[in-house]
Amino acid sequence: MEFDDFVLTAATDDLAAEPTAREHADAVEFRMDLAADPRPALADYEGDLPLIVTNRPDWEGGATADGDDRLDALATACEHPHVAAVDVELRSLVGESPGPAAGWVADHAREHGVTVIASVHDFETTPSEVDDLLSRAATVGDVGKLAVTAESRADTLALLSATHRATEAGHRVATMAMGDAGRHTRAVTPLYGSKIGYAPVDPADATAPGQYDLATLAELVETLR
Ligand SMILES: O=C1C[C@@](O)(C(=O)O)C[C@@H](O)[C@@H]1O
Repeated sequence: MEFDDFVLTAATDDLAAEPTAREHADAVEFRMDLAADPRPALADYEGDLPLIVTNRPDWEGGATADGDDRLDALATACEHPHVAAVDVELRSLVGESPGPAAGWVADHAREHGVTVIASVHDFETTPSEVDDLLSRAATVGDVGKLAVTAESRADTLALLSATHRATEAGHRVATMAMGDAGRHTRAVTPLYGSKIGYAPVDPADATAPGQYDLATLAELVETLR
């Protein structure tokens, strides 16, 4: 999966949601860290939509402990024929995380033709170094993803500007601001170059603060396009 065009992604911990997601989504993000039993669920997956696999550690806002098991599960997932992309935290990829380094997961993914999304999340603020974070993520990954928390219009503008600058510089990026103040960026960042948007099929199953449900985000993005 190249992410040359915007990919609307249904984020879920339950692959049984895929048939419902098909109406609007281009891909499904399988949040392995939130799923009860992710390995058999993935092994049985036979849906139409390509998968992005994510196994987010607790130190980056996810639900799993970091360790070799987390990375092994992610690497093994990359061997599944429907898996088109893998999300790995930038800090793991560059060996700056509290857990084991994950560069080998990216190598393994690419050997299987799987795109690497290097991700950065800030659940509290919009850091001042958004440009630097985004270009580092987009250099280490095939796609660089930055999810920040916006508290003001200034924060959302900083994210939009960084998205625009990174895209103009030739980087492939995905950006969004979490939380209420940043919500509208989910519909707007695609206009500035963001290549992935995440939304739950059912708003009750949101995987991050401030997400629109899938049908709403699909309509907003389509309307603004
Ligand atoms: O990194 C992201 C972006 C996200 O945090 C969001 O804000 O929509 C949702 C996550 O499921 C996904 O892995």
